[in-house]
Amino acid sequence: MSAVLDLKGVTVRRHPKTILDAVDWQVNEGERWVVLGRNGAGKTTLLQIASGRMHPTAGTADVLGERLGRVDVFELRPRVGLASAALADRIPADETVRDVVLTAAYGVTGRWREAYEDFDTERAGDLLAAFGVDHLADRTFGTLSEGERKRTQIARALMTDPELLLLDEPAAGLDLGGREELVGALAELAGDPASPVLVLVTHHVEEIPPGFTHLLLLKDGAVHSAGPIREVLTSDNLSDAFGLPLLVAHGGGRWMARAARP
Ligand SMILES: Nc1ncnc2c1ncn2[C@@H]1O[C@H](COP(=O)(O)OP(=O)(O)OP(=O)(O)O)[C@@H](O)[C@H]1O
Repeated sequence: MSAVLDLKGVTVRRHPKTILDAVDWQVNEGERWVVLGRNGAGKTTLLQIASGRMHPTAGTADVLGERLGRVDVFELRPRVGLASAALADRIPADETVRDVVLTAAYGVTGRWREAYEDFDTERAGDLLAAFGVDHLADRTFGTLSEGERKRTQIARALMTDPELLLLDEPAAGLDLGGREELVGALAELAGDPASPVLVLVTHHVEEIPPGFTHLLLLKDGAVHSAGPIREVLTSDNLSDAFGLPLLVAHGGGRWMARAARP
């Protein structure tokens, strides 16, 4: 069986900068990955490649067994769910929450005259319920709190029943309660064998939900370290990748990091 993601020597250059530098990364069925790195490390660019929205300048990227550059990306993209702030900005504020999820079935962000199948409407309802926002289905997206928006976006990203789900900083801007609710929802998703392969980008180890299995640590566009999370998420690796002395702790299925003090 081929890998879900297979990146070899993936390099992205935007003159004069090398944003991704010879990244090798393989993601397999059943894995739940966290991508961690400081601001500007290349995390969002990596997700752009993984979602078929950007091609590498050099190297090869195979997504769901299809080589970028050879595959029709419009056929590939519905197989990959993506939730990001940039995509959320394109959702019209007056769209109902139900339609935000439903329109993903057609790959659009605003409802016009599409006729939806009962099956699609039912699935949208189920996904809203799974993320605890079904009671908001008739509200407009613009009236939601940040936490409710994030959960709606993830429900939307799952609407096409993707084989791979990419989440770019889903907890950014959430208060403590909102973060914990989201972490709980993502832990459930991670624990469900029927879920797609998951890749979660974050800056904060506290946002890693229980059930995530692997970690890719990026530094200056290159892979610092990658592998099973318990092996890679060490004080030494995190300190090196973030450029300051850090102490990492693990307890109750969660991770914590703080500055190491003499
Ligand atoms: N089109 C572009 N042209 C030039 N530089 C770019 C371009 N796109 C991204 N960059 C730069 O590449 C670097 C990596 O960007 P990217 O958004 O992938 O990082 P990130 O790890 O997601 O950052 P953050 O954590 O701040 O969101 C940044 O320094 C960014 O300014």
